[in-house]
Amino acid sequence: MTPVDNLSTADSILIEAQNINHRFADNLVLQNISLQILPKQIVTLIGPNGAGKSTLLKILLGLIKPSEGKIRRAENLRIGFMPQKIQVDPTLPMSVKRFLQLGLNRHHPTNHKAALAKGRKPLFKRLVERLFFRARYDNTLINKTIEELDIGHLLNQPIQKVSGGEMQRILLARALIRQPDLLVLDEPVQGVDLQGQTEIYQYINKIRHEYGCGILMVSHDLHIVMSHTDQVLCLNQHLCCTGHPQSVSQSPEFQALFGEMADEIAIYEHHHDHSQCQHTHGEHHQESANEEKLTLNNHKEVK
Ligand SMILES: Nc1ncnc2c1ncn2[C@@H]1O[C@H](COP(=O)(O)OP(=O)(O)OP(=O)(O)O)[C@@H](O)[C@H]1O
Repeated sequence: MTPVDNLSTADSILIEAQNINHRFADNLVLQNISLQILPKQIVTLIGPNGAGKSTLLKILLGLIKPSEGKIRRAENLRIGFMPQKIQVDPTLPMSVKRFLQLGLNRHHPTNHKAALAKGRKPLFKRLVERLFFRARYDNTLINKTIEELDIGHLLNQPIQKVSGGEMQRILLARALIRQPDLLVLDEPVQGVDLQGQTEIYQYINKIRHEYGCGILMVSHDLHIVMSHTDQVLCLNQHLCCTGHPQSVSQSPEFQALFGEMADEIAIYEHHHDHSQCQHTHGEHHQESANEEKLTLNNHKEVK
């Protein structure tokens, strides 16, 4: 069995993990993890230090092969990844603009392995695709992203000289201009001041509708994130509780993990029995995804 499979487009699932276990030597760091991410859904991964969050992201991104279990992805799924931080050689001459452009061609859909695997296409079809895909990376979208994230004035600066908060916005822009189907954000507001954090989370919430992508993010800023999240996955090697923020924030597992912080987060009014909410693996509150049917294909054809 191969660990990575393609999902059929009829599934409407961007990515799916099935029964993932992962060990580093004898250390079992992930145990029986199953999850799904749908278009326009925001899924937030929380958990204490060492819970396995980064490892799970790397497995979903295809950077680590899980010891056991299976990852399934939508065909030709494009993932935009915003890492926690990046190290750029201080002696390397590189402007912010150049940094944003790096690797754009590598992400070009015509270079995708799956596309290549289909074999050579007739010249006419290749020409049409070229025109189409060139248009997809048109400057309008790139300029819009740059403007919305307020990084236009930084474009000619050396990337090494920008502040922590500016770097977060640049990394988010870099992930977005690839027009991802799935955006993966590893602690997106690290080093950003409080006002900036709220703005970035509001922007992330907007992104899912404008870009039509699903979003998976690791975050410790639970009180801000919760209001924009469809589903919370609370990880501590295994998924100790999952579900809508309302349920998770008051579940005993969550309270045990986050202690006093959990009370601050439990900002939601709700009136149902929590014994029903525990260990709800695979439970998905996907109002937005259900309300607005997958527009990904339309989205791809614009521009
Ligand atoms: N390459 C590796 N080799 C061996 N052990 C590793 C490796 N990467 C991570 N680990 C271990 O796996 C466990 C999970 O680490 P991981 O970085 O996934 O946790 P995390 O939830 O992202 O933590 P944090 O919140 O501190 O970033 C930790 O015990 C860590 O020491």
